[in-house]
Amino acid sequence: MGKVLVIANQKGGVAKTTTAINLGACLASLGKKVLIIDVDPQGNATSGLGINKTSTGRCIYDCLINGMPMKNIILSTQVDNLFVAPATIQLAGAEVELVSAISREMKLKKAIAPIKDDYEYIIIDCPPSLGLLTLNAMTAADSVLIPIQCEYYALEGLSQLMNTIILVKKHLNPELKIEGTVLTMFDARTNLSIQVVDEVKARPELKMFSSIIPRNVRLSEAPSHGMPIILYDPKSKGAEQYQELAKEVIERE
Ligand SMILES: Nc1ncnc2c1ncn2[C@@H]1O[C@H](COP(=O)(O)OP(=O)(O)OP(=O)(O)O)[C@@H](O)[C@H]1O
Repeated sequence: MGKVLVIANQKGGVAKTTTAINLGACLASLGKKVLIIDVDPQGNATSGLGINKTSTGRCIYDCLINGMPMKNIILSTQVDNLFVAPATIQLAGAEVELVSAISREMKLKKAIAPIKDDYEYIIIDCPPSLGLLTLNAMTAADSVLIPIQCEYYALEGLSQLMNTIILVKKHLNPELKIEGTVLTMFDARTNLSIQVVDEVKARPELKMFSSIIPRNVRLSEAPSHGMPIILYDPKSKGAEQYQELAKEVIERE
């Protein structure tokens, strides 16, 4: 059975997309068959995997709004075993169009069902909001992986995220679990980073991963080359830690 992981945090710029791309690529490099579903209208997971989001044509919008089978939009990537269901700017309309749809929170779950067992991991990259696209992702998922950036107010908004997870469990997806929390953009030279690690560690319900992603310029350069870090700079600290994270995710099964 494929496992569906949603990368969610309504805070912007905490490394959701960076984590989706690089965790996905590292799982694929460990021999797992992985699909990344881009549910963020910004389409950064799509372009970060080397796909031109202005010319790709079909995208996840067609599955959510027009009922197109997911298999019709899936593309291969430069990494063996790693596939992507792309997003284009067209997806921005879905948030509004879904409002009046029947079973509007269930669209993604229905789209994933026929292909769920074709992959060992399905990773969903969410937009920075708790709107209908994120609700669809949480409804379709087995568990939530939360990236937290090591910065001021890192945990601000977390209670809103946890409340949303509780509501989704109650009304839409009773089996939803917290997969874990990954700390990102860690800078060992600052007390602030160390403080954020301690705060997250002190909350066992967040299930902090022991792999911590360092602030690493190579990670921020890789998407403009359309590559995950294991292709762009496999020896970088960022690549090392995302590989460790992938191993931890597999071990937590
Ligand atoms: N470990 C890191 N070191 C350095 N830069 C990073 C790291 N992780 C992410 N970044 C950079 O930080 C920015 C935000 O990351 P990313 O786009 O992954 O966040 P996001 O949570 O998906 O954003 P959004 O909320 O807009 O969807 C990007 O420019 C990315 O390249």
